[in-house]
Amino acid sequence: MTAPLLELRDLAKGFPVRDAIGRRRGAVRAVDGVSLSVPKGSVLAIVGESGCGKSTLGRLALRLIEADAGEILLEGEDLRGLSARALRARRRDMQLIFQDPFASLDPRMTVEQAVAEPLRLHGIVPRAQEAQRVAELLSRVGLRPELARRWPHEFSGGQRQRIAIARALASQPKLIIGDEPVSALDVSVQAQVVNLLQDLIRELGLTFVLISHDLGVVRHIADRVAVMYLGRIVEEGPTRQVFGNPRHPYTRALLAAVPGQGHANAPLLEGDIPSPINPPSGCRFRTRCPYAQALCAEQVPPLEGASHLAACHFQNSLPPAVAGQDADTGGERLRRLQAYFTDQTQKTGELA
Ligand SMILES: Nc1ncnc2c1ncn2[C@@H]1O[C@H](COP(=O)(O)OP(=O)(O)OP(=O)(O)O)[C@@H](O)[C@H]1O
Repeated sequence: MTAPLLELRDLAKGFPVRDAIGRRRGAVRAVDGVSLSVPKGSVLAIVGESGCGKSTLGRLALRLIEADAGEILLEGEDLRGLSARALRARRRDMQLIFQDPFASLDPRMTVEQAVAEPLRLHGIVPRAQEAQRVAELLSRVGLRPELARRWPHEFSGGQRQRIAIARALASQPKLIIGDEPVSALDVSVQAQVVNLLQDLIRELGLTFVLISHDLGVVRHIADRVAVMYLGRIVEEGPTRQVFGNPRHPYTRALLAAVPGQGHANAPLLEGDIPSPINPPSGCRFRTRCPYAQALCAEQVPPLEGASHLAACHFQNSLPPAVAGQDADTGGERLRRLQAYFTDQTQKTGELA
Protein backbone atom coordinates (compact mmCIF):
# COMPACT_ATOMS: atom_id res chain seq x y z
CA MET A 1 0.00 0.00 0.00
CA THR A 2 1.21 3.52 -0.83
CA ALA A 3 2.50 5.49 2.15
CA PRO A 4 0.03 8.10 3.40
CA LEU A 5 0.84 11.68 2.51
CA LEU A 6 -1.65 12.96 5.04
CA GLU A 7 -2.80 11.24 8.18
CA LEU A 8 -5.30 12.59 10.66
CA ARG A 9 -5.50 10.93 14.04
CA ASP A 10 -8.35 11.55 16.46
CA LEU A 11 -8.72 15.13 15.35
CA ALA A 12 -11.19 17.21 17.35
CA LYS A 13 -12.42 20.78 17.23
CA GLY A 14 -15.17 22.54 19.15
CA PHE A 15 -16.41 26.08 18.70
CA PRO A 16 -17.69 27.90 21.79
CA VAL A 17 -21.35 28.79 21.83
CA ARG A 18 -22.17 31.97 23.73
CA ASP A 19 -25.42 33.48 24.91
CA ALA A 20 -26.61 37.01 24.18
CA ILE A 21 -24.31 38.54 26.81
CA GLY A 22 -21.25 36.59 25.76
CA ARG A 23 -21.23 33.85 28.42
CA ARG A 24 -20.03 30.47 27.23
CA ARG A 25 -22.95 28.08 26.93
CA GLY A 26 -21.31 24.94 25.57
CA ALA A 27 -19.58 24.06 22.34
CA VAL A 28 -20.36 22.94 18.82
CA ARG A 29 -18.44 19.72 18.38
CA ALA A 30 -17.72 20.39 14.72
CA VAL A 31 -15.11 17.63 14.37
CA ASP A 32 -15.14 14.90 16.96
CA GLY A 33 -12.41 12.25 16.84
CA VAL A 34 -11.74 11.97 13.11
CA SER A 35 -9.00 9.66 11.82
CA LEU A 36 -8.25 9.45 8.11
CA SER A 37 -5.36 8.48 5.91
CA VAL A 38 -4.76 9.84 2.41
CA PRO A 39 -2.25 7.83 0.34
CA LYS A 40 0.17 9.77 -1.84
CA GLY A 41 -1.23 10.49 -5.29
CA SER A 42 -4.81 9.61 -4.37
CA VAL A 43 -8.07 11.53 -4.12
CA LEU A 44 -10.10 11.30 -0.94
CA ALA A 45 -13.57 12.84 -0.93
CA ILE A 46 -15.27 13.98 2.25
CA VAL A 47 -19.03 14.04 1.89
CA GLY A 48 -21.98 14.76 4.13
CA GLU A 49 -24.80 17.21 4.67
CA SER A 50 -24.25 20.88 5.36
CA GLY A 51 -22.90 21.51 8.85
CA CYS A 52 -21.44 18.02 9.39
CA GLY A 53 -17.92 19.44 9.77
CA LYS A 54 -16.35 18.96 6.31
CA SER A 55 -14.93 22.47 5.96
CA THR A 56 -13.74 22.53 9.54
CA LEU A 57 -11.92 19.24 8.97
CA GLY A 58 -10.25 20.63 5.82
CA ARG A 59 -9.08 23.75 7.61
CA LEU A 60 -7.82 21.74 10.58
CA ALA A 61 -5.81 19.49 8.28
CA LEU A 62 -4.00 22.52 6.84
CA ARG A 63 -3.68 24.11 10.28
CA LEU A 64 -5.61 27.15 9.10
CA ILE A 65 -7.48 26.72 12.35
CA GLU A 66 -6.07 25.01 15.41
CA ALA A 67 -7.33 21.62 16.57
CA ASP A 68 -8.26 20.99 20.20
CA ALA A 69 -6.81 17.49 20.08
CA GLY A 70 -5.32 14.93 17.71
CA GLU A 71 -2.47 14.69 15.25
CA ILE A 72 -2.01 15.92 11.68
CA LEU A 73 0.82 14.11 9.96
CA LEU A 74 2.09 15.33 6.59
CA GLU A 75 4.67 12.86 5.29
CA GLY A 76 4.93 11.64 8.87
CA GLU A 77 5.65 15.08 10.31
CA ASP A 78 3.18 16.32 12.93
CA LEU A 79 2.06 19.73 11.73
CA ARG A 80 0.67 20.57 15.15
CA GLY A 81 4.19 20.44 16.56
CA LEU A 82 5.61 22.97 14.07
CA SER A 83 6.54 26.51 15.07
CA ALA A 84 4.84 29.37 13.20
CA ARG A 85 7.98 29.84 11.12
CA ALA A 86 8.34 26.16 10.23
CA LEU A 87 4.64 26.02 9.40
CA ARG A 88 4.99 28.98 7.02
CA ALA A 89 7.71 27.13 5.14
CA ARG A 90 5.60 23.95 5.08
CA ARG A 91 2.63 25.83 3.61
CA ARG A 92 4.23 25.55 0.21
CA ASP A 93 3.35 21.84 0.28
CA MET A 94 -0.36 22.28 1.00
CA GLN A 95 -2.90 24.51 -0.63
CA LEU A 96 -6.62 25.14 -0.33
CA ILE A 97 -8.98 25.87 -3.20
CA PHE A 98 -12.05 27.66 -1.91
CA GLN A 99 -15.61 27.36 -3.02
CA ASP A 100 -15.99 30.98 -4.00
CA PRO A 101 -13.45 32.17 -6.56
CA PHE A 102 -14.86 35.70 -6.20
CA ALA A 103 -13.85 35.86 -2.57
CA SER A 104 -10.54 33.99 -2.85
CA LEU A 105 -8.84 36.38 -5.28
CA ASP A 106 -7.70 39.81 -4.13
CA PRO A 107 -9.48 42.34 -6.40
CA ARG A 108 -6.45 44.65 -6.16
CA MET A 109 -4.07 42.13 -7.72
CA THR A 110 -3.81 41.38 -11.41
CA VAL A 111 -3.91 37.73 -12.38
CA GLU A 112 -0.15 37.81 -12.82
CA GLN A 113 0.40 39.23 -9.34
CA ALA A 114 -2.01 36.72 -7.79
CA VAL A 115 -0.32 33.72 -9.40
CA ALA A 116 3.21 35.09 -8.87
CA GLU A 117 2.69 35.76 -5.16
CA PRO A 118 3.23 32.15 -4.00
CA LEU A 119 6.17 31.81 -6.43
CA ARG A 120 7.86 34.74 -4.73
CA LEU A 121 6.80 33.87 -1.20
CA HIS A 122 8.34 30.43 -1.40
CA GLY A 123 11.23 31.32 -3.73
CA ILE A 124 10.08 28.84 -6.37
CA VAL A 125 11.70 30.56 -9.37
CA PRO A 126 14.10 33.50 -9.76
CA ARG A 127 12.30 36.82 -10.42
CA ALA A 128 13.46 36.85 -14.02
CA GLN A 129 11.53 33.65 -14.69
CA GLU A 130 8.35 34.63 -12.87
CA ALA A 131 6.40 35.90 -15.88
CA GLN A 132 7.27 32.79 -17.85
CA ARG A 133 6.14 30.52 -15.01
CA VAL A 134 2.90 32.44 -14.57
CA ALA A 135 2.25 32.04 -18.31
CA GLU A 136 2.88 28.29 -18.05
CA LEU A 137 0.55 27.97 -15.07
CA LEU A 138 -2.20 29.90 -16.83
CA SER A 139 -1.94 27.72 -19.93
CA ARG A 140 -1.93 24.66 -17.71
CA VAL A 141 -5.35 25.62 -16.36
CA GLY A 142 -6.70 26.48 -19.81
CA LEU A 143 -6.32 30.27 -19.80
CA ARG A 144 -4.51 32.34 -22.40
CA PRO A 145 -1.29 33.78 -20.93
CA GLU A 146 -2.10 37.20 -22.48
CA LEU A 147 -4.81 37.53 -19.83
CA ALA A 148 -2.19 37.83 -17.07
CA ARG A 149 -2.40 41.64 -16.91
CA ARG A 150 -6.16 41.64 -16.38
CA TRP A 151 -8.02 42.01 -13.09
CA PRO A 152 -10.13 39.31 -11.42
CA HIS A 153 -13.40 41.20 -12.01
CA GLU A 154 -12.87 40.87 -15.76
CA PHE A 155 -13.33 37.10 -15.59
CA SER A 156 -16.29 34.75 -15.29
CA GLY A 157 -16.70 32.48 -12.24
CA GLY A 158 -15.24 29.47 -14.06
CA GLN A 159 -12.23 31.46 -15.26
CA ARG A 160 -11.64 32.84 -11.79
CA GLN A 161 -11.68 29.35 -10.36
CA ARG A 162 -9.06 28.41 -12.98
CA ILE A 163 -6.94 31.36 -11.79
CA ALA A 164 -7.36 30.21 -8.18
CA ILE A 165 -6.25 26.72 -9.24
CA ALA A 166 -3.20 28.16 -11.05
CA ARG A 167 -2.33 30.06 -7.88
CA ALA A 168 -2.72 26.92 -5.79
CA LEU A 169 -0.44 25.00 -8.17
CA ALA A 170 2.23 27.72 -8.19
CA SER A 171 4.02 26.51 -5.07
CA GLN A 172 4.12 22.94 -6.43
CA PRO A 173 2.13 21.58 -3.49
CA LYS A 174 2.02 17.94 -2.51
CA LEU A 175 -1.47 18.23 -1.08
CA ILE A 176 -4.44 20.26 -2.28
CA ILE A 177 -7.70 20.49 -0.41
CA GLY A 178 -10.62 21.61 -2.57
CA ASP A 179 -13.52 22.87 -0.45
CA GLU A 180 -16.55 22.59 -2.73
CA PRO A 181 -14.36 23.79 -5.62
CA VAL A 182 -17.13 23.75 -8.23
CA SER A 183 -20.35 24.21 -6.31
CA ALA A 184 -20.44 28.01 -6.69
CA LEU A 185 -20.05 27.74 -10.47
CA ASP A 186 -22.72 27.63 -13.14
CA VAL A 187 -23.75 24.06 -13.81
CA SER A 188 -22.55 24.47 -17.39
CA VAL A 189 -18.95 25.13 -16.32
CA GLN A 190 -18.81 22.74 -13.37
CA ALA A 191 -17.96 19.76 -15.56
CA GLN A 192 -15.14 21.66 -17.28
CA VAL A 193 -13.51 22.56 -13.98
CA VAL A 194 -14.01 19.02 -12.64
CA ASN A 195 -12.31 17.67 -15.77
CA LEU A 196 -9.47 20.14 -15.34
CA LEU A 197 -8.97 19.07 -11.73
CA GLN A 198 -9.04 15.45 -12.75
CA ASP A 199 -6.39 16.02 -15.45
CA LEU A 200 -4.16 17.95 -13.05
CA ILE A 201 -4.46 15.30 -10.36
CA ARG A 202 -3.50 12.59 -12.83
CA GLU A 203 -0.71 14.45 -14.62
CA LEU A 204 0.92 16.07 -11.62
CA GLY A 205 0.39 13.10 -9.29
CA LEU A 206 -1.35 15.37 -6.80
CA THR A 207 -2.81 14.18 -3.55
CA PHE A 208 -6.23 15.77 -3.35
CA VAL A 209 -8.85 16.00 -0.64
CA LEU A 210 -12.18 16.92 -2.18
CA ILE A 211 -14.78 18.33 0.17
CA SER A 212 -18.11 18.11 -1.56
CA HIS A 213 -21.78 17.47 -1.12
CA ASP A 214 -22.04 16.62 -4.82
CA LEU A 215 -21.88 12.86 -5.00
CA GLY A 216 -21.85 12.92 -8.80
CA VAL A 217 -18.55 14.83 -8.78
CA VAL A 218 -17.19 12.64 -6.02
CA ARG A 219 -17.96 9.44 -7.89
CA HIS A 220 -16.20 10.91 -10.89
CA ILE A 221 -12.87 11.75 -9.29
CA ALA A 222 -12.39 10.21 -5.87
CA ASP A 223 -10.46 7.02 -5.14
CA ARG A 224 -11.85 6.84 -1.64
CA VAL A 225 -14.81 8.44 0.09
CA ALA A 226 -15.28 9.36 3.74
CA VAL A 227 -18.86 10.06 4.83
CA MET A 228 -19.27 12.48 7.74
CA TYR A 229 -22.24 12.90 10.01
CA LEU A 230 -22.29 15.37 12.90
CA GLY A 231 -18.53 15.65 13.21
CA ARG A 232 -17.69 11.97 12.83
CA ILE A 233 -16.78 9.63 10.01
CA VAL A 234 -19.53 7.03 9.65
CA GLU A 235 -18.20 5.22 6.58
CA GLU A 236 -14.96 5.24 4.63
CA GLY A 237 -13.72 3.14 1.77
CA PRO A 238 -12.94 2.78 -1.92
CA THR A 239 -15.39 4.88 -3.97
CA ARG A 240 -16.67 1.91 -5.95
CA GLN A 241 -17.45 -0.02 -2.81
CA VAL A 242 -19.02 2.84 -0.88
CA PHE A 243 -21.25 3.70 -3.86
CA GLY A 244 -21.87 0.10 -4.86
CA ASN A 245 -22.32 -1.43 -1.45
CA PRO A 246 -22.89 1.26 1.16
CA ARG A 247 -22.72 -0.21 4.64
CA HIS A 248 -24.03 2.64 6.77
CA PRO A 249 -27.73 3.58 6.64
CA TYR A 250 -26.76 7.24 6.38
CA THR A 251 -24.61 6.60 3.30
CA ARG A 252 -27.47 4.68 1.72
CA ALA A 253 -29.79 7.61 2.33
CA LEU A 254 -27.31 10.10 0.89
CA LEU A 255 -26.74 7.96 -2.19
CA ALA A 256 -30.41 7.48 -2.88
CA ALA A 257 -30.75 11.24 -3.18
CA VAL A 258 -28.14 11.57 -5.96
CA PRO A 259 -29.72 13.89 -8.52
CA GLY A 260 -30.05 12.64 -12.04
CA GLN A 261 -30.27 9.04 -10.93
CA GLY A 262 -34.03 8.81 -10.63
CA HIS A 263 -34.09 9.52 -6.92
CA ALA A 264 -35.25 13.07 -6.79
CA ASN A 265 -38.45 12.16 -4.94
CA ALA A 266 -37.05 9.57 -2.56
CA PRO A 267 -38.11 10.75 0.94
CA LEU A 268 -35.15 9.25 2.65
CA LEU A 269 -33.40 11.61 4.99
CA GLU A 270 -36.31 12.61 7.16
CA GLY A 271 -36.05 14.94 10.13
CA ASP A 272 -33.50 17.65 10.73
CA ILE A 273 -29.89 17.04 11.60
CA PRO A 274 -29.72 17.17 15.42
CA SER A 275 -27.86 20.08 16.97
CA PRO A 276 -24.09 19.57 17.09
CA ILE A 277 -24.16 21.39 20.44
CA ASN A 278 -26.00 18.49 22.03
CA PRO A 279 -25.64 15.51 19.68
CA PRO A 280 -27.51 12.23 20.32
CA SER A 281 -25.76 9.71 22.58
CA GLY A 282 -24.25 6.56 21.03
CA CYS A 283 -24.69 6.57 17.29
CA ARG A 284 -25.40 10.14 16.21
CA PHE A 285 -27.49 9.00 13.26
CA ARG A 286 -29.86 6.95 15.40
CA THR A 287 -32.54 9.66 15.64
CA ARG A 288 -33.00 9.51 11.86
CA CYS A 289 -32.22 5.85 11.31
CA PRO A 290 -35.04 3.40 10.51
CA TYR A 291 -33.06 0.53 12.06
CA ALA A 292 -32.07 2.14 15.38
CA GLN A 293 -32.33 -0.09 18.45
CA ALA A 294 -31.59 0.40 22.15
CA LEU A 295 -27.88 -0.37 21.71
CA CYS A 296 -27.54 2.54 19.28
CA ALA A 297 -28.38 5.02 22.06
CA GLU A 298 -26.02 3.36 24.52
CA GLN A 299 -22.78 2.76 22.64
CA VAL A 300 -20.84 4.68 20.03
CA PRO A 301 -20.39 2.24 17.13
CA PRO A 302 -16.71 1.84 16.24
CA LEU A 303 -15.55 2.47 12.67
CA GLU A 304 -14.90 -1.13 11.68
CA GLY A 305 -13.68 -2.99 8.62
CA ALA A 306 -10.52 -3.67 6.65
CA SER A 307 -10.38 -1.30 3.70
CA HIS A 308 -14.09 -0.46 3.68
CA LEU A 309 -15.10 0.74 7.14
CA ALA A 310 -18.44 1.65 8.66
CA ALA A 311 -19.61 2.75 12.10
CA CYS A 312 -22.92 0.95 12.51
CA HIS A 313 -23.74 -1.67 15.15
CA PHE A 314 -25.96 -3.45 12.65
CA GLN A 315 -23.98 -3.08 9.47
CA ASN A 316 -23.84 -6.83 9.03
CA SER A 317 -27.54 -7.39 9.57
CA LEU A 318 -29.06 -4.64 7.43
CA PRO A 319 -31.56 -5.93 4.89
CA PRO A 320 -29.84 -7.78 2.05
CA ALA A 321 -31.85 -5.77 -0.46
CA VAL A 322 -29.00 -3.29 -0.25
CA ALA A 323 -26.10 -4.82 1.60
CA GLY A 324 -24.13 -7.52 -0.15
CA GLN A 325 -24.74 -6.32 -3.70
CA ASP A 326 -21.76 -6.25 -5.98
CA ALA A 327 -20.15 -3.01 -6.96
CA ASP A 328 -22.71 -2.04 -9.54
CA THR A 329 -22.96 1.73 -9.47
CA GLY A 330 -25.47 2.07 -12.30
CA GLY A 331 -29.05 3.25 -12.25
CA GLU A 332 -30.44 -0.19 -11.48
CA ARG A 333 -28.54 -0.23 -8.21
CA LEU A 334 -29.90 3.17 -7.26
CA ARG A 335 -33.44 2.13 -8.20
CA ARG A 336 -33.10 -0.81 -5.83
CA LEU A 337 -31.92 1.55 -3.09
CA GLN A 338 -34.94 3.74 -3.63
CA ALA A 339 -37.35 0.82 -3.51
CA TYR A 340 -35.67 -0.44 -0.38
CA PHE A 341 -35.92 2.84 1.45
CA THR A 342 -39.49 3.50 0.41
CA ASP A 343 -40.33 0.12 1.84
CA GLN A 344 -38.48 0.89 5.08
CA THR A 345 -40.22 4.22 5.47
CA GLN A 346 -43.55 2.45 5.32
CA LYS A 347 -42.42 -0.10 7.87
CA THR A 348 -41.08 2.44 10.36
CA GLY A 349 -44.54 2.81 11.90
CA GLU A 350 -44.84 -0.95 12.41
CA LEU A 351 -41.41 -1.19 14.05
CA ALA A 352 -41.93 1.71 16.45
N1 LIG B 1 -16.06 29.67 13.36
C1 LIG B 1 -17.09 29.00 13.83
N2 LIG B 1 -17.69 29.35 14.99
C2 LIG B 1 -18.73 28.65 15.49
N3 LIG B 1 -19.24 27.55 14.90
C3 LIG B 1 -18.70 27.16 13.75
C4 LIG B 1 -17.60 27.84 13.14
N4 LIG B 1 -17.27 27.19 11.98
C5 LIG B 1 -18.11 26.14 11.88
N5 LIG B 1 -18.98 26.12 12.94
C6 LIG B 1 -20.02 25.11 13.18
O1 LIG B 1 -19.40 23.85 13.10
C7 LIG B 1 -20.26 22.91 12.44
C8 LIG B 1 -19.54 22.35 11.21
O2 LIG B 1 -19.40 23.40 10.25
P1 LIG B 1 -18.67 23.20 8.85
O3 LIG B 1 -18.70 24.50 8.12
O4 LIG B 1 -17.35 22.56 9.08
O5 LIG B 1 -19.62 22.16 8.13
P2 LIG B 1 -19.71 21.76 6.59
O6 LIG B 1 -20.02 20.31 6.56
O7 LIG B 1 -18.51 22.21 5.88
O8 LIG B 1 -20.97 22.59 6.12
P3 LIG B 1 -21.19 23.39 4.75
O9 LIG B 1 -21.26 22.36 3.67
O10 LIG B 1 -22.48 24.09 4.98
O11 LIG B 1 -20.02 24.32 4.64
C9 LIG B 1 -21.54 23.66 12.11
O12 LIG B 1 -22.46 23.42 13.13
C10 LIG B 1 -21.11 25.12 12.12
O13 LIG B 1 -22.17 25.95 12.47
